[in-house]
Amino acid sequence: MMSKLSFFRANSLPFPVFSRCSARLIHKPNPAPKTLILCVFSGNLTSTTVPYGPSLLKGKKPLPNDLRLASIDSHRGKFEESIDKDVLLDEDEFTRIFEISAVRVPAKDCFALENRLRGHLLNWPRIRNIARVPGDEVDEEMMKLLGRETEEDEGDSVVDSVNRRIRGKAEGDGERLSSVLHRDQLARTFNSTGYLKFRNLAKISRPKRKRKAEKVEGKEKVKERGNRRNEFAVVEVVEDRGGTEDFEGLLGEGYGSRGIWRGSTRLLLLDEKYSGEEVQDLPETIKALFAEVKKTDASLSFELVKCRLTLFYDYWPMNEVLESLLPKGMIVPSAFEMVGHIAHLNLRDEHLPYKRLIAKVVLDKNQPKIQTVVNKIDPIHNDFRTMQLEVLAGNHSLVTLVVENGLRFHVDLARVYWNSKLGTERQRLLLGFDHNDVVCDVFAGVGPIALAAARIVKRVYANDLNPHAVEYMEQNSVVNKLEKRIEVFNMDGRRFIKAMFSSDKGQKVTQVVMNLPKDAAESLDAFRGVYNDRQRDEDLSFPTIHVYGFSKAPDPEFDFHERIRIALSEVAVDVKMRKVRLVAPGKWMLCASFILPKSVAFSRRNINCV
Ligand SMILES: C[S@@+](CC[C@H](N)C(=O)[O-])C[C@H]1O[C@@H](n2cnc3c(N)ncnc32)[C@H](O)[C@@H]1O
Repeated sequence: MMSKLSFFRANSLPFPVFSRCSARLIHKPNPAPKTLILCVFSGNLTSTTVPYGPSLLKGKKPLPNDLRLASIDSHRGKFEESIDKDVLLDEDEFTRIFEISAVRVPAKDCFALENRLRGHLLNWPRIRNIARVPGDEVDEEMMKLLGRETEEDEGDSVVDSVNRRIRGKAEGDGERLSSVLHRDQLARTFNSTGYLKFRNLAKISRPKRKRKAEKVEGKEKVKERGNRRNEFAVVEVVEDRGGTEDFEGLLGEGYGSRGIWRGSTRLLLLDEKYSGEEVQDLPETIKALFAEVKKTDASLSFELVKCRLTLFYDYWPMNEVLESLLPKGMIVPSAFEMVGHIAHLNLRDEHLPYKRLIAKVVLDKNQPKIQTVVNKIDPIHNDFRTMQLEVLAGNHSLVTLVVENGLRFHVDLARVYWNSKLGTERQRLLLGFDHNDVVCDVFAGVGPIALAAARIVKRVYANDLNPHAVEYMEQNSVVNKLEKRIEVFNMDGRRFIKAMFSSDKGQKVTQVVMNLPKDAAESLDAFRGVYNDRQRDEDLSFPTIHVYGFSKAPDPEFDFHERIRIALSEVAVDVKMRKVRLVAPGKWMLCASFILPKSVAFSRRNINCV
């Protein structure tokens, strides 16, 4: 389960950093910043080529006192603190506003018109080109309540019915009520259910929710209450031709310029290139639409409107946010490995001053799948092949659950080895096993090969030197209901081989897996003389051995073959060699498979296991 994310190679924004204490503007990364507040300035980007589609480089940043944005409930996170509270990411710095045009159409026609205007509509990732107009919807139930009985009643007759119910009059029935009387009448006409249908009316009738405001470093932090809504974009109409005076605030935008409610409408967002255009400047298809509806009663619901599309931090992809945050010219971290809920970064030295910030963005952009972000501190050196990890963001638990090939593995990355990148190789290996096999996994870890084999073969003997790995392997065998097919051992690999083949168990073993690429080839000497105590004419097993290894040699296959021959003290070994993957530049992981030669098993050049 590996996620590889590819990004643009270098970012294009400068990186001003404010030290919290001094509030000085520094253009180079502070070597040991205690606290960083990171800001992105899109203003100084004039020389950059502006791409088509949404971009942080393109949209306008909202003004600091933009009241309109303040009223958008769902985006109030000003500063979110990372794990050690020493890096602050200002999400508002990533809010961008785009001016676009839209065709307002009756809700019932929007899908047909979406098809018709295809090619002229906004085509931005994750942005629907049909937007709802807040507050102008009346659902089916309400329609019934308002007396809509049949399909024929649709359209203007419904509008008339609503108007009659609201004010006792509809178009052409006589004078209209003043806005104050109208509102008063509304309040009396609708019961509490009715208020729900007219959200704006319900809003003014309800006391405002209080928001807790906190001061953080001179800026006001607005604490979010309850669950943050999962919105990353908001569309608002900024110019509604004809003006709707005070009715609009009361009844929502659906309450049209002629003072009558024009029914549910939707906005069909037009391609960014039509922003600010008049109807006569639009393509023929759109002009034809306006010309057609002009002659009909539905013309009231059709209009060209200017809209403001606001995209928030949550909208922008991880690479774009990181490109904006990291200094100009710095390579953006291009991949991470996922192990259960943990994202495992491999940061370069140049990234280290920004490690928490990078981790915070990785976490934000991959939640809820990712709950913890870690970085490998040192290359793997120890015997148990465990990694030195530093938790950079999210929760500190390194115990996670990985699902591989339908099996569930509990692993503690701090104590045991796990590598999701080997999943495909494990699959390939298992393809060579069948129900007659008995498998011996010498370096089994938490059991990804051993347990997967246990589903296929007769019996599995699995061993690891790491007591934690053995504990997890036992637990995993129970979790996967395979405990009856597997026997677990905790000893040194060489000893295990000797012990197995000197016992009756070893006589049935048909496959041996040795996946410890650093040392496995050298451990093959354990097979020398394993049958010295046996008679040559006995019914003995000569299993197929699959041994893994690394090689940096110019001819890696030859090099690995040589190491195997030396360990076995046998020249004539018929080995099938495979390159598994390139683990580092010039360093291959290989798998060699061969049948244990009789000459090796009966060799007099035995070794003494400690
Ligand atoms: C590369 S991991 C492979 C684990 C497992 N096969 C997998 O694919 O996840 C190697 C394992 O060998 C174990 N190991 C290291 N030295 C060992 C030894 N001398 N005897 C037995 N196991 C050993 C480590 O604890 C580790 O779990």
